Amino acid sequence: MQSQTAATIGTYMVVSIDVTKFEQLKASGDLPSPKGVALAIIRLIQQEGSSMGDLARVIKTDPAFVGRLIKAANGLTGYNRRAIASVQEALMVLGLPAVRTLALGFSLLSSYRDGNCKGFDYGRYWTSCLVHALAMQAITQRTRVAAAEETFCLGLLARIGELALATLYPQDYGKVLKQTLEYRDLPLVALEQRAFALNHRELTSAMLADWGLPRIFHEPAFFSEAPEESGYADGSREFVIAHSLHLASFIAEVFLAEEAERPNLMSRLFEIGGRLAFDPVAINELCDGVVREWQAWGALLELDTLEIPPFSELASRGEAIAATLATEAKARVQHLPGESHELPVERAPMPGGANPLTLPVGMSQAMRVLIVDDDASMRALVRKVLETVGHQVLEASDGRVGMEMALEFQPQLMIVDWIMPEMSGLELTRALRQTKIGRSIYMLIMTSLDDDDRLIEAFENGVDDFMNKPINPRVLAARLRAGQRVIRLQQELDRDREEIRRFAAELAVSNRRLQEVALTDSLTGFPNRRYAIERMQQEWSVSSRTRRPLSGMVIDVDQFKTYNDSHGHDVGDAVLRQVATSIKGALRAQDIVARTGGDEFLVICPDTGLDAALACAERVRFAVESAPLTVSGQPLTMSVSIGVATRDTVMTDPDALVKRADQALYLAKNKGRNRIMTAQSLRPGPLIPPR
Ligand SMILES: Nc1nc2c(ncn2[C@@H]2O[C@H](COP(=O)(O)OP(=O)(O)OP(=O)(O)O)[C@@H](O)[C@H]2O)c(=O)[nH]1
Repeated sequence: MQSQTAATIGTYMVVSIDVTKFEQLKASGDLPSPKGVALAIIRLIQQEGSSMGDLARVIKTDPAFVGRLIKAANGLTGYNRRAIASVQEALMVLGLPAVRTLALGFSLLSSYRDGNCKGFDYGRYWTSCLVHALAMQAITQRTRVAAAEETFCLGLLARIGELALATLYPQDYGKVLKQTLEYRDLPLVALEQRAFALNHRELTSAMLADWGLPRIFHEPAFFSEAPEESGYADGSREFVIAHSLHLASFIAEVFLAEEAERPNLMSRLFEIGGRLAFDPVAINELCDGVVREWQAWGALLELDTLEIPPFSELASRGEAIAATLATEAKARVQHLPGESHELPVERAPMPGGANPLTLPVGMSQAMRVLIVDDDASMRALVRKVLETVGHQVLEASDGRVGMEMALEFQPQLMIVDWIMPEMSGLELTRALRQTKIGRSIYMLIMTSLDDDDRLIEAFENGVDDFMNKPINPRVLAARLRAGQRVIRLQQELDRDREEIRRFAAELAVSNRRLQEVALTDSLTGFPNRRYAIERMQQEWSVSSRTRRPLSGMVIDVDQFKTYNDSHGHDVGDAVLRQVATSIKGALRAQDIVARTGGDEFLVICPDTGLDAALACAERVRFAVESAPLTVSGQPLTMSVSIGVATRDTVMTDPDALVKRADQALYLAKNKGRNRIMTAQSLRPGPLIPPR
């Protein structure tokens, strides 16, 4: 990165880190960096000519990463697709850049779960990064500004500069964090800059660049805390990414806030979401989804998470608090003779920076109405009529202020004078109709023009109704009622739409559950025969593509009928569960096991030749034999016979492989049970046809 002025924060000038400074930090070897398997994965991806197979093999040496990778891939495929269960498939879905950054992120999480910086809450930091990652994924799944799998990684690492400072200067960074409590008006970056002549924003950006994240990610990451300082063109990719990072970071803040504080943060959340054209309903839905993902991922990564109520509930609570505060403020103002009613009532500050008027009014009769007129006496007249019927009123004295207030406070209805200096009522309407917020506002224009052509022009520009000046209060009240009816219908429509969306989401979840049930054996919790057939077909295709070996084993419990006959069906079931546990414990992470019949199991061993499969089968046989079941205080021993087969040149489909294993099982039973057999020889050379 070049040394250059990037932004001003408060009174502090922030510059992006210069190359030499960063190289020196890197050379110290103290910057957080990936280790072990993650490092091998990153190097392999950078290396020319390395294959997916090589990569999958390295990844499989780290079972924890395998699980996380598969979870990440499943998070992207949506409900309607078959679940991804293998490393190979996960690699295909995620793509190499995402896999590399995921390896990086998870490796840092494992290595820097704890540290020496007192005052830096490592657990909170990582769980917050996780929310950040999941929120980024959810946001970009909607904005489509970049691949969601890559922005997940970006979110996970978007605050890496803070961890870096805590790692580089554990003692002094602890002191800086303490100072943030004393100097509340100074941002953390400013305090960091004073202490270390560098700050977490520049460090984050430099580290992401150094790790090879594209410019489109590491540059906006610098502005994630203050996207408005970036100067990015509205709607550009950089703009959307910087604002998405900001939104994701605020979502993390809401998640980790005190329970009582969360409702107060909702209006700010909606405001930040609004900059990316998300309406409150969409934000609530997005956050609810992130909560679910956060809890699932938290369990996988062993990070603490919290229970958070539905976001629509938090919004309603925030709305109620806001309404109370507004009423109190209004009551206070009414006791101050001669004071204007405008500011304290409409802009009463709320805890957490929330503003009552940015909250959705919902289905109440009262509307939020914005009057835009340069004539103060006209505004006062209209305000009086509106307040008499209980509406909340906002005022703006010209079109530009009207535009800003409309976007900030989102009124349901606007009463706008047609002729105003600078920006006419019609121009204001036209500009508002270009925005998502402005599209749904009911626009009533006041005019003294009595010309049909002009009125037609007004309707064509997006006006909903008009009213002639001078204003007759009774006519105004009647027109308000008409507007209210339309607004209510619109709200009902939105609610129905939201209900349908929620219903579809629930349906997708229950479909997924049903699918899971259909593919799972309830006694052992193993996948069932149907799953095994599908999975064998998939692994067969992978093996055909990669030319890697594929083996299978059929396992059958010996004399199983006698357990049922001598001890009853319940003991028979317990025997099956015990055998299943022993099998699972003896298999390797990549092996796939299914219950395919009463006392029969199938194991698929991807990327495994006959000798390795036989060794694995022997481990299974031994494990079952060594783990008896205790029935009425007596040990009940069990054994299994196992037929093993590997894919060879003669086999044309996966059925042939299973048949071969079945033949071997038959031999094992005939030879006296409790043994492993193969019907193939251990000959060397390729077991599948050459290309
Ligand atoms: N308890 C219990 N029994 C089952 C279940 N499913 C199938 N069975 C019984 O499992 C027995 C399977 O026996 P077989 O495979 O025919 O023979 P075996 O007794 O295992 O003898 P070998 O396979 O020749 O060693 C049958 O008696 C089935 O009724 C189940 O879910 N629970």
